[in-house]
Amino acid sequence: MELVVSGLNKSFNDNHVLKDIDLTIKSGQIFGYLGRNGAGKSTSFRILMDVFKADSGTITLDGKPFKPSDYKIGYLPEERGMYSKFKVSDQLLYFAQLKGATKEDATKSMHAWCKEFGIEKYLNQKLETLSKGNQQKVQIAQAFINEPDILILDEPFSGLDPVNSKIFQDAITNYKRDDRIIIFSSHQMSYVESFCDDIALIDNGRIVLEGNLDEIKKEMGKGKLRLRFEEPIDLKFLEDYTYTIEKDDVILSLKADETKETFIQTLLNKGIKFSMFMNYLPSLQEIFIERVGNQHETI
Ligand SMILES: Nc1ncnc2c1ncn2[C@@H]1O[C@H](COP(=O)(O)OP(=O)(O)OP(=O)(O)O)[C@@H](O)[C@H]1O
Repeated sequence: MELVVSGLNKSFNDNHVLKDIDLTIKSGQIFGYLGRNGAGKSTSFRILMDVFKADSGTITLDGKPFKPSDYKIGYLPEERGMYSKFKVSDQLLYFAQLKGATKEDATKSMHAWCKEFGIEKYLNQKLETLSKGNQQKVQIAQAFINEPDILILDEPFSGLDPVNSKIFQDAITNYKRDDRIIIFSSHQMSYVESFCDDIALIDNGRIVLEGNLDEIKKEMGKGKLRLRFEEPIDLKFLEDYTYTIEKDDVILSLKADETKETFIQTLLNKGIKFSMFMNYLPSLQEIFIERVGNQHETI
């Protein structure tokens, strides 16, 4: 499957929130939709889910206009949307049946996902009596229930501790299949980095970067090396280079006419001893900061 968003625009009064958004989201992959607070991620999802109408643009699935009601969709909205006063099992069964499951299938699926997320023991409790993290896991189970073909998760990691985040990352990874589309938004780069295939970075309503994460990293690391010297060393010999220091490593940009082999040869000729050198690959956090702003506001 291929979900294609073209030229999407959305304004709230004079606030132009989405500006000519183009995205291609393929099945069989995990697609990370990343951006700072207020960048436009949830608004994009709400348009996908038909909660809001776009002012212009199209959304197609395999070339045909996309109508969410035609597909089995699991959606974890940012505002969550389950009822705190109702019993967990009643709500999960209700959501599963809304997505077209029979009561029997809904019950099976509910038990399977609640077991996966370790929340089976809360099925008979009201949602409001659970801890915040467990409430979050119930909300996540709601999205997975009835095994949707398209899974859309808005900030799924918020409120989860590292152990539960890992359980959930594994669940997303295991859910990946050629006939399923998985999209999630986040501004928590460390969670995204480990299991995302394609990403899009939205900044102030515009897509500023899109593609395969590994390829983006290779491209952005081109012409850069990570070096570690055997012992503390005066870096004066690098004065003609642009470099930064990261803990014990030097991240250095090669000159235009230089290859890593010629650079290393130059070091060897000078008798400089180093314990490690490798092609530099930026972290997603670094890519994010370079493209859309400063660290403090993204974590
Ligand atoms: N219903 C609405 N009415 C008016 N403005 C809205 C509405 N929903 C969103 N906005 C505005 O749209 C912009 C984008 O918001 P959105 O929630 O899409 O961002 P986001 O990337 O999901 O942010 P966050 O990471 O903080 O959840 C913001 O300026 C927000 O105030």
